[in-house]
Amino acid sequence: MSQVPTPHIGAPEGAFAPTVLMPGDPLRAKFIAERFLDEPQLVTSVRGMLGYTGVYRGVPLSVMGSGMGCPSMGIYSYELFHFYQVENIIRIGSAGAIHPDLKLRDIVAGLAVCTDSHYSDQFGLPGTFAPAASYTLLERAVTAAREQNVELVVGSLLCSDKFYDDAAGLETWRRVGTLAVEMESAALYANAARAGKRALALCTISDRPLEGESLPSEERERSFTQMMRIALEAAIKR
Ligand SMILES: O=P(O)(O)O[C@H]1O[C@H](CO)[C@@H](O)[C@H]1O
Ligand SMILES: O=c1cc[nH]c(=O)[nH]1
Repeated sequence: MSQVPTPHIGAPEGAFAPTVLMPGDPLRAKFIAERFLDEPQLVTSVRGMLGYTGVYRGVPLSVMGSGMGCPSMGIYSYELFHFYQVENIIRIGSAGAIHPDLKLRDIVAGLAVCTDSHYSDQFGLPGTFAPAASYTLLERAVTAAREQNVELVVGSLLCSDKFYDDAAGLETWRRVGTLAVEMESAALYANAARAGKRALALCTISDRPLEGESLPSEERERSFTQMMRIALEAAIKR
């Protein structure tokens, strides 16, 4: 059992709210904290992985970067769930579209996750672990999106260990209806399941790798803001 502060999160006991929003990018965490939270306090910056706690519509809420990939998400979400009493983590990431109907800036929710990651091998299960979202958080996000008149596409994500991939096989994943590729949801869902906690991955489509399209950086903020608002409202629903 690790003590707080943990090796990777330099924050004291009680530094995090029960719900944490987690973008991959720590600077996106800073943006959300400064733009949406009242009285945001920087609670950790170990390795530059910024984490903040503040208040959203009267409810304590935290936001912290996860870094890129399952190993990084695995470390931070484990420490948050097990040592900082965090109950809910909502990832707010970017993703590459696999499904042909998805457009740049669309927002997807990962009901289930297909993966090439071996993160959940550690459980030693006599079969295949199926990473899945918390239905409670998913329902709250779907409701929040509906209230905001924003379409939220719900389905399966591909969580890959590779951004640059010699044999990505995205066309093959397209055949089985996979929505989009990102890199952290499998570890997040596995850690939540093992800890008996809740997790959800929301992603904004930033690329269409099969079509060679990519969202210009100056346009990313607006569509990411839409996803942030869905996550923020979902986080405070009861
Ligand atoms: O925008 P974030 O949340 O980092 O998510 C996606 O972007 C990174 C790759 O560019 C990976 O972390 C991937 O999952
Ligand atoms: O993992 C990712 C994230 C964004 N865009 C991609 O193509 N892949």
